Amino acid sequence: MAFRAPLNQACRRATASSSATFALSSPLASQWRRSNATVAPSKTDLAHGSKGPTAVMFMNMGGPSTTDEVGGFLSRLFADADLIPLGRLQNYIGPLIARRRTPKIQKQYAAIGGGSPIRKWSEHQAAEMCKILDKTSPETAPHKPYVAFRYANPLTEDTYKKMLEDGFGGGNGGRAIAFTQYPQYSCSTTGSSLNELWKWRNRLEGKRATGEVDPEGAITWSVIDRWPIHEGLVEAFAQNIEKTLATYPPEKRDDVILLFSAHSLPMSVVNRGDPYPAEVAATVYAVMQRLGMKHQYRLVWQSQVGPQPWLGAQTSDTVKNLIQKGNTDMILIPIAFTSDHIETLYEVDEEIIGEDAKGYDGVKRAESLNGNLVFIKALADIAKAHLESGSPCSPQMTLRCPGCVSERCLAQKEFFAGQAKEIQAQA
Ligand SMILES: C=CC1=C(C)c2cc3[nH]c(cc4nc(cc5[nH]c(cc1n2)c(C)c5CCC(=O)O)C(CCC(=O)O)=C4C)c(C)c3C=C
Ligand code: FES
Ligand SMILES: [Fe+2]
Repeated sequence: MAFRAPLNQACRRATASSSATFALSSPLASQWRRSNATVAPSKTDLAHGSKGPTAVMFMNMGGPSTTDEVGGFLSRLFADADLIPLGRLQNYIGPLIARRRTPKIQKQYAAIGGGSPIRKWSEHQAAEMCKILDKTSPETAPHKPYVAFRYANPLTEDTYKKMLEDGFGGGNGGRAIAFTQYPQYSCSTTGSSLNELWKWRNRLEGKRATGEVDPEGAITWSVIDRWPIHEGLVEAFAQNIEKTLATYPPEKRDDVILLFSAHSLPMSVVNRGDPYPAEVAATVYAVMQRLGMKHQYRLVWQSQVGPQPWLGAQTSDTVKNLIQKGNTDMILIPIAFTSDHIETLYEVDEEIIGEDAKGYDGVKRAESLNGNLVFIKALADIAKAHLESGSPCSPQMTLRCPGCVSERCLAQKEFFAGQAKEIQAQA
């Protein structure tokens, strides 16, 4: 039940035909061009590739842009059974916990300037990536950027509706990529965003919503589900670390300890077989290799919430422990998120560096990727390779966790893997 070989084979078959090129004569593509002569997003400003336009949806959890949005953000987060399973009482307990936590979390967002910068960075990264992709993949141009957040505006539902308004799907066909902005896959993060996307796809474009158009006129989706060791990602992290290393006096530089810090997972999720810890470790190892393995390093985990056991060692304990032992030069590197957020700006900068390591100037943080051009080029490179692969997702995505009992996961994976047929029909 937990593993579905046919799903995995669907992804493998599609990956195997990765050299297939999209033909001008694709029935869906020509249907798209006919029926969208006036509504396709960037027809007027860009030369149309034979397989364009392509929507690229950046998926992430999002964060409240203002302190007033904290309540809504937390209530959606605690209502998400893929992130925090609370059983049959989810709809009662979730809002209660969210309400109780709101004032504390509002204070944290107030302390970092009044809101999360994740929307600003995601919109910037998506727009800049699409500009690069228009040049490097002209046949799938124009590429139209979208951002879909799981718990904050712009929500997946609203972004999907915007895509329909822009002329993708809704009877017109069209091609879209769901591009996770979590480099490492967790069922609690990317998995949850995909379950949400699949839910809204069914509500807005499923047979029940549209009668006869499913699947012919619906959007053809594919998924970029993980990219933990992409060399551009690794290079961007490595350059930021090197920049911070350069701020230490030369005689101390080689002894600086590198502490890679990632958001932790409850042990119940780790023991279910979630791929995230292994993929985060893969990123860390690749960055260390790029840096020539010249420094001592550890992967540590932060942001535990609630009383149950979480994966350790905890970042704050590790920093305190190292200082106690006399190691006062270290760089904290946020390794599982691509822009600044409350965990970097508040938890690391304010709580760990500002309080736990107060007075120790050798404890520093590497910059987050944010608007880093090496990183944005890497995103474009990942998207181009994905489009060329003709694959609906990575082979890994269709292998469920050994402990997964979620029907949502199963149905979502079947849906996305099943898009292989549509992608190949357009090839
Ligand atoms: C890769 C990143 C993340 C993973 C994995 C992750 C798993 C995870 N998170 C919770 C519970 C909470 N997370 C909260 C905030 C939050 N989580 C991440 C990232 C990951 N979470 C970020 C970047 C943020 C902050 C967003 C921002 O705007 O900056 C919160 C809310 C804050 C709080 O109440 O403390 C909760 C709760 C679980 C249970 C989990 C794995 C199952
Ligand atoms: S929880 Fe991992 S596949 Fe369902
Ligand atoms: Fe989290």
